[in-house]
Amino acid sequence: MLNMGGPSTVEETHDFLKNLFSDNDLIPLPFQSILAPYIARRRTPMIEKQYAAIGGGSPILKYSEKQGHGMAKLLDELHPDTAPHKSYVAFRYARPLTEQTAREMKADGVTRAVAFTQYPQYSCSTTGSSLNEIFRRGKAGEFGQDISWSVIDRWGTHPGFIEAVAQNIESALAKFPASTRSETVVLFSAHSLPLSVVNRGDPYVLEVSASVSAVMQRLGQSNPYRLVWQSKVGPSRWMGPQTSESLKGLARLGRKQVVLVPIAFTSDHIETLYELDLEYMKEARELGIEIHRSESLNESPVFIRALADIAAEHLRGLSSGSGPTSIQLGLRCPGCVNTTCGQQKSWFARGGS
Ligand SMILES: C=CC1=C(C)c2cc3[nH]c(cc4nc(cc5[nH]c(cc1n2)c(C)c5CCC(=O)O)C(CCC(=O)O)=C4C)c(C)c3C=C
Ligand code: FES
Ligand SMILES: [Fe+2]
Repeated sequence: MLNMGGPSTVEETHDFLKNLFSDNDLIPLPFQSILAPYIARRRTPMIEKQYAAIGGGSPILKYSEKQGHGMAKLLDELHPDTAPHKSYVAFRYARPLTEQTAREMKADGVTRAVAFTQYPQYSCSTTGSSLNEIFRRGKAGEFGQDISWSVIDRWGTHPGFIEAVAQNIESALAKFPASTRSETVVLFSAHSLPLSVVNRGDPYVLEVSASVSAVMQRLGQSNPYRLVWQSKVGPSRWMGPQTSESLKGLARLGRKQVVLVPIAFTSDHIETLYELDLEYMKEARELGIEIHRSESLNESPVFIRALADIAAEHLRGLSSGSGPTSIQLGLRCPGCVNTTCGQQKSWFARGGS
């Protein structure tokens, strides 16, 4: 179960940020080994406050473990040929880091592994970075010598995922009076990307858009909707419109009812619990908007079943002759100059050898 992770306690915030700013696949910085600790140290107090405000840490590890255990149990029934299944969490920037998970998998004598991204939509800055990390450590033998790999790299339009999101939107819409419910704007909000990444040909914007279209189709086009982008960091230009500006714009246009939907992350994190709930929703209410957020997928049984279905479909595909990765994973971004991406894709296409 690959994801970025988050600090489980406020004290872990600094190390999380240091790991994040040190990731050349996410943020290529000049003199990264010097700049990353510097930026992390400067940013720590502000981000620590945000984690303190949401209950003293990120819940992502707790949810990832629950999702993983639930999925593995269902998978034993859905795909008994490869049972028993066991889930491991590998985070990119927080405990348990990929290196720790590698040690555990090696000690357990794992010989067959599926790298299952927990980002529904593919970006080279998220899933791509996690796969590059597994590739580097896998090539060095950290997972053991006899392990073979396959990859689930994206599932942003899987019907089970779409159903789980749609059900949570329906619950949020139900909080509005029936007489005006259909006028409520469904505002999908995803973490933004720097325009330099979008313009390199990163598939994320396309894939998040596809998720939004699929959810609205499942809802029978019941409401007007937009996709907007949140959480830009630093001075460069990022994909817009920004979520906070969009709420102000909707208020200006006289839209009084909004459901906010986190679409690119499956569990709660500071971006939902702090930025959306404590900042934007408060601002929106001050502008006279009635606003509710659809819940993150967290422990949704519909979602956990979807994860198991996605994994079972992947394993069935392999037994009927599909390769270890999707065809789409093989294509590098037209503007990619990161040689690790190419090596990683070839390595996984050979089953991790
Ligand atoms: C699918 C979602 C995400 C994409 C795409 C993404 C790209 C991206 N992020 C940064 C920089 C930062 N992100 C930070 C935190 C953070 N990012 C995501 C998700 C995506 N990022 C989440 C869910 C979180 C928060 C984790 C939590 O527990 O809440 C941060 C750290 C926080 C801060 O300092 O403000 C940075 C920095 C870049 C540069 C980028 C694309 C290139
Ligand atoms: S940046 Fe997308 S494949 Fe390298
Ligand atoms: Fe981010």
